Amino acid sequence: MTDHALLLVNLGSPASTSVADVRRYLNQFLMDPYVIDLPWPLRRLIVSLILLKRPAQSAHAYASIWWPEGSPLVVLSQRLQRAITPLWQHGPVELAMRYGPLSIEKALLRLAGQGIKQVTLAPLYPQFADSTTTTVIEEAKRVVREHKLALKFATLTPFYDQPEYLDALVASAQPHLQQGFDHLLLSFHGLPERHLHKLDPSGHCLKGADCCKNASPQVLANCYRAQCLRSAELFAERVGLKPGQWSVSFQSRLGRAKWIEPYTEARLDELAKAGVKKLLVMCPAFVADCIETLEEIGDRGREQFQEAGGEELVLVPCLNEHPQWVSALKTLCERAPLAL
Ligand SMILES: C=CC1=C(C)c2cc3[nH]c(cc4nc(cc5[nH]c(cc1n2)c(C)c5CCC(=O)O)C(CCC(=O)O)=C4C)c(C)c3C=C
Ligand SMILES: [Fe+2]
Ligand SMILES: [Fe+2]
Repeated sequence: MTDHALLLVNLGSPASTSVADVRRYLNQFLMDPYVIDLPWPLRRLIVSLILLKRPAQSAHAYASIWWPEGSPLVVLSQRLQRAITPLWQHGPVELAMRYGPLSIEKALLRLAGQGIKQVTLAPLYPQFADSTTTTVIEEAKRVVREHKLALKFATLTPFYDQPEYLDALVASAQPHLQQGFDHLLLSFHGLPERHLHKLDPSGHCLKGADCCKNASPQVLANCYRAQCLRSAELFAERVGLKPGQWSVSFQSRLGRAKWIEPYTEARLDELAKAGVKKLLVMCPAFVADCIETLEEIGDRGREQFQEAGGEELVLVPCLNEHPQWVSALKTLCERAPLAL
């Protein structure tokens, strides 16, 4: 059978590092109601305020990590697509981005035009959040509805606790773990606390220091923070780390709302002040290196850690195109349930 395509979807980047392209990208991204989940007039106002200064700052940050071939996130995702293509024997493998060029719409129309009957949609996010997984699924639904596409779908579910993902993470981190370190910080992308409360009708989330550790299966299914902690614990268990050798934090806070804690910025200071000299940082919410890992942690985070008294910050690369990740992703996608 060769009429069953795989569609990999990641977040996306601006078309270039120009301030105008970064503004266009940020506007599309932040106006997504799953990202800034406020009523349209308030969202429009807040995004317009963010767009006064942020495009120039972000353009500068993007320029510092941009590769000759383009955005690291996009280039690494294209390499992943190339590596998985020979393993996916059911049909073509396409790549789309939720924001910026390479839209989900163009990819699905291309596949439908080639006579594809079934698509496995793979949002490339290990942990579930409305601002990542849900928005990809909703965008695919919109395209199918508006273009009346006759496609059957399977959808990759969040794989934060799947052995294939965790084993690939261990294999990719092992060379760095073997070099020795004082502490391992697992820094996940943050989320406004509001996003967790919205998906938690039981009122369990953020009610105490251990709420995510004691989450019931129903809460865990929707709680991004609990899924991050679970990924981190399972990873630490696999590599035999003892409590105190590792911790979790959340990065990339934007705006004034309260985001989930502890914040990575605060942890970098605390760890340096506690005498950690060599710090390893992994970012397991991202499967490909991007501005959030390369610039926020690899440049600004390193500088901050050293200014606070630390000596060395080693940024462990994301899974990128690691062969074990490529084959893990193929297995996870083949197991994806029929659903959109
Ligand atoms: C309200 C704002 C944001 C939410 C919520 C959010 C959630 C979220 N994002 C990722 C993954 C990525 N985010 C990236 C960049 C990025 N994220 C935000 C804001 C929110 N993210 C902004 C404004 C930006 C752009 C960069 C900047 O100006 O700081 C990226 C990298 C993109 C790249 O081109 O390299 C990724 C990947 C997750 C996983 C997540 C929720 C859990
Ligand atoms: Fe983000
Ligand atoms: Fe929780």
